[in-house]
Amino acid sequence: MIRQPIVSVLGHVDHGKTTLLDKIRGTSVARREAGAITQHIGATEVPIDAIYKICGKLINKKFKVPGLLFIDTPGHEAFTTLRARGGALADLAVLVIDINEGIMPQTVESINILKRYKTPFVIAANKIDLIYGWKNCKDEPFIFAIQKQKEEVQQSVDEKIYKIVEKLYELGFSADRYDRIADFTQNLAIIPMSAKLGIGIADLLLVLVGLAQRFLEENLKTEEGPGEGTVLEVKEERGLGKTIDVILYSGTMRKGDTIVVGSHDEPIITKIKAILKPKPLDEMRDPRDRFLSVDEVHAAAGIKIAAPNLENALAGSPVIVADDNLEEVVNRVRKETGIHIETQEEGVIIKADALGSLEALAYELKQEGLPIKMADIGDISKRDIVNAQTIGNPLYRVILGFNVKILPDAEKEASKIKIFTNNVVYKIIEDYKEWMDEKKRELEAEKRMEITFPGKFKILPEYIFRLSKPAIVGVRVLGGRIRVGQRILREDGRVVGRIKSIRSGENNVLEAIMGEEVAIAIDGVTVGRQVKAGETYYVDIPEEHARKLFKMNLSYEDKEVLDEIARIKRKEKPFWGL
Ligand SMILES: Nc1nc2c(ncn2[C@@H]2O[C@H](COP(=O)(O)OP(=O)(O)OP(=O)(O)O)[C@@H](O)[C@H]2O)c(=O)[nH]1
Repeated sequence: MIRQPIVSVLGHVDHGKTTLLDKIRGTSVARREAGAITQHIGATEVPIDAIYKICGKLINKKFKVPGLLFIDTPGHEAFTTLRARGGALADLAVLVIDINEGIMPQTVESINILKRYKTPFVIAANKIDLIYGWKNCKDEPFIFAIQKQKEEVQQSVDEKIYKIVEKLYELGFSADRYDRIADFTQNLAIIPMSAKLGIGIADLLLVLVGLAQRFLEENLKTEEGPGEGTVLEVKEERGLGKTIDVILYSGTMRKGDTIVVGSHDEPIITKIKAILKPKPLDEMRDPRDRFLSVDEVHAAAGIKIAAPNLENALAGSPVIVADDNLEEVVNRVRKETGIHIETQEEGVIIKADALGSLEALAYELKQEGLPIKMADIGDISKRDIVNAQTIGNPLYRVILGFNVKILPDAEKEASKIKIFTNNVVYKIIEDYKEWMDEKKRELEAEKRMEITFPGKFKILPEYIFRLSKPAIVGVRVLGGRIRVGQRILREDGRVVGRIKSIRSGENNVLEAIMGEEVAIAIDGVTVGRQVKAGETYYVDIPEEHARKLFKMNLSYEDKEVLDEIARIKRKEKPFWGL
């Protein structure tokens, strides 16, 4: 026996994942005739008879694959969360690309994930109906609809496809329009479609069953035996308590079976109280009465399991039936729920909602060469923030959260460090990198503050406020900057006085930069003796600082002032600063 392949839908935001799934679901959910589409928990099954019906003339042979099971939750976050035996739960994936927009950042991210999990996939080049001049052709297969289009429209479709083909080539794939592919092992199939109008749905289903039949037959052989599944979601249900929505991908699960479920802590060992499926729409008299209880279920299926002690069950973790091998199963679940992410002494803290998403984030960070200090599942807590505060390198003093919230008690502490959360990995990394650049600039600036920077100023004769103790004079900064605490260098090389304070308008400030006119108080000088009105002075730079400044990337003006200071200094010490 072969089971239905499990199919996931991924793609960039707004490219049409939900619309595609809705279309597939909507095609005949309401009709309960033979071969109609059936609703599972968290999944939609398109039985092979329904596919024959939808494809009509498009199919001229029989398949062994009994149908396709589409996971209802689209997006690559869901894909990475849904794992089986450490790999991807989905046997196949549909990558949706808006044909008019082409490959976007999340498309690339999805491709990387699919590559990493070695999941075969096809491309749904969606929204062809938006191509200028496209004639409706609702619910028709693409290959028939395209023949009804004008020559220019056909050309337009191909041009857009070739843009995608070129990009995919850069990403390491050879791709083509599906009806021009002879060898599906060598080429990635592109199915042009309109999820909205139902165009190309038939072609997509056909390519998917074809691929499954040809390349996955071995993987799809159902092992008769204890059921194995993946937790999609942990949900509270009225009258049932905490339940788990599960995709069963192997074997059989029965009411009364002992199951082992992954959790944050030790695996949960419990007994199945009820296996629930959605009630067909026309049998649902009371909307609260949504489920149908069954005694057993075979892979592949989407089911809800009610059992005691599921409070700590973890989305994305395994659910395995155990009989006399309980210990072995517990060990396996523990191992598959464990976090295996490489961490370093110095790095960032990452959090995610599930193991798969945590690994996806870790993977992308590794690609970027960014180290991880700690990786964990769950919302961002106060403890995470305390941990982040101990990170030495200020550039890594951050928490990156994928699909998680900041817990209320952490919210109060959140301002102490930087937190980036998003449900798109590339956004988290992009935002973090942007912040990092800014932070680097800030740190550079701070570092500059510690070094005495070149500065040049002139005492304005019309603003002599006090002659001494301290002398208070108005100055114009002619170049670089002057700072409180700096000593004053005269053109003859003598160092006199010390800037005690700087006043700009009504405010005391720490420094003044080129172009500013400020009043400064100078200790240890008397105007008319050590310093004179109308004369130009410099900041005295310690030689050690000058050496560093010569190596820094200074602005042209700063460099010029530094050179002037060096010239003064070198009259006495020819190699000053070198
Ligand atoms: N014209 C046209 N619009 C489409 C098609 N498919 C989807 N759309 C529209 O595109 C928008 C986004 O579609 P969704 O299905 O929500 O996209 P999604 O990829 O699921 O988006 P997220 O869930 O936000 O990631 C909606 O306004 C859809 O109506 C299509 O084939 N043709």
